Amino acid sequence: MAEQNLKSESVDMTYLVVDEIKGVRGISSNWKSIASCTAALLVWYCTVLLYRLLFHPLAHYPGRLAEKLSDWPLVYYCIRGNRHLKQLLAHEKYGPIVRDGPNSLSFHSPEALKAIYGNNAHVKKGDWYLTLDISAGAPSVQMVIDQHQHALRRRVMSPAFSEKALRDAEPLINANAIKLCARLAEGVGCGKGKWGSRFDLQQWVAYYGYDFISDLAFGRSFELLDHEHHRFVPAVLKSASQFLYYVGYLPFAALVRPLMGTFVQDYFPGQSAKDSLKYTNLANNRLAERIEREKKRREGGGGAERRDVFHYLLNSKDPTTGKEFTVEELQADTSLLIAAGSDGVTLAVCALLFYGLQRRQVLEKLTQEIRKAFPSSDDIRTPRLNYLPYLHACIEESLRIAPPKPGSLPRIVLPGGTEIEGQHIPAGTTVGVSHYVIHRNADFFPEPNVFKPERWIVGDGVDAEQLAAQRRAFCPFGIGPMNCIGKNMAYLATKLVLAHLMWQFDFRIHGELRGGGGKDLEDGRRDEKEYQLWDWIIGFPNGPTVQARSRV
Ligand code: HEM
Repeated sequence: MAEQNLKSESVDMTYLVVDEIKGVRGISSNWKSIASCTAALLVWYCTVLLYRLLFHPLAHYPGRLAEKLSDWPLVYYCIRGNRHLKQLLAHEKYGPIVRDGPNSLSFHSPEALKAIYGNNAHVKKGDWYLTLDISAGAPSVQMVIDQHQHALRRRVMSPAFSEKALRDAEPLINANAIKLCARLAEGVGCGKGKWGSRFDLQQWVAYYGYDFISDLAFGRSFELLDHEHHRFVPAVLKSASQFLYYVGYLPFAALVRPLMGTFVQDYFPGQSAKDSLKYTNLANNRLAERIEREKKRREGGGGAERRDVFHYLLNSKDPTTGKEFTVEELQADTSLLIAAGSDGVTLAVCALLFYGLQRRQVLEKLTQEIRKAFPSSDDIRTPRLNYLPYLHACIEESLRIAPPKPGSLPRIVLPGGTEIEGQHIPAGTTVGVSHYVIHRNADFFPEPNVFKPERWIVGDGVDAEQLAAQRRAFCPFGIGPMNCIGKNMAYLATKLVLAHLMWQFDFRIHGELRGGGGKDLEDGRRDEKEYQLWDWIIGFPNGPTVQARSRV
């Protein structure tokens, strides 16, 4: 019996050992499969890298090794906000044509600008634009990639930016500029003849930027100049911009795109993804309110017709096709207007003050011109405002040195390829000109890092030919059929607010100016006298911090 028990125990043991060996073999064969898959992937990836480096059609163009091999450096720059600096440093090192991605080339000349963005450019917008769909439902005009569809959409939009619309918008924008001055006088204590406390000019001008543009887009401003509780908006838009910038360049962006604007975005890493959704909801709610008000007005229950941008969008109709905006398109376009309109104007004003405060003669000349042109602040209006040459030159110089869209706007070469700067560029290549880089091309802008409004005025060392050459390299609003439709509105809003600020206040640096570079910062950010931008689709600055004194 004992012998039988012993036998059956030893049989069980044998099975156990066999099972264990099988298990181990199973595990080791799993490991083998993983190892062979990894090895195959590695071989594949090395082959891709080798191809990109040695055999790719762009292999002979110079550039940084990491950028030739992979798109990840671009994603990293977009996260850090230093893409414009990296592009500038690359052009300084490698010359006029730089390979800044495995399949991407960067240029910095007016010829390239025209070939890539001009009317007859043989390119289309890059897929990066598809991720800008923050309002989900319909693409905004900026996202429409097909050229014919884009032209159609723009035609329907254009009455909102016509001469007449601009005239109608002026009193609305003006009221916001006046409000900014009143709030500054109260808020930071710069009453008559008295220097107030130091304040962040960028923050206050941004309140104006968001208020005037939301006033035009929704018929009711975000009221940042009035209330504390709406002042989260600029930060939300900044982080949304940061998020949307890099997501569009992810090598797997096509997989992420369908999730944009859905609840899944809430689970994307980081606060910026959530903020992006928060902004979308805010803009959509304001739009719904505006549509409701317009409906009531049409039914006879509302007040007088308000001729803001939204009014024009709502009543626009394409003359040939009869196409009108759908609610979703309105949603997308008003969201775009807020994003496109507010921060650009803020940056133009703040960069001017940052440099002007360091070159007092610039600020004094500008102040004199404005105060002489308008005996009282009630007189500040067009057309007089459009005939102040120094004001215009200062704004041009500000847009040159700190372009609100500093990075490249990506374009993809169409089948058949195209010629850029005498080079045949194959179909499918991403091409672009960074506004920041071309605006610092010393061939067109001597002493490019110096803020010199005089370079925009013929005489004083600049002749008409030089000015014309310079103008060809100047593109803060983009060029061609997909350029900024709000350009004239932007000039108007910038001029109005500058005229009011300079008319009413004296400005000075008191303590640290803020906004410039620092010795401990990265390459390209070391100059303390240079206004720093963080490129997250729009260039975001930090400062300046100033003191003001009202003269009335
Ligand atoms: C200084 C201020 C501004 C600058 C430098 C600027 C610059 C630009 C640039 C470079 C583009 C082309 C973007 C691209 O292709 O990706 C653009 C597009 C656009 N901008 Fe502006 N912008 C400014 C202000 C405004 C304002 C105030 C508005 C509206 C009132 C506006 C509305 C638009 C719209 C709707 C588009 C899209 C146009 C299209 O795709 O056809 N912008 N802007």
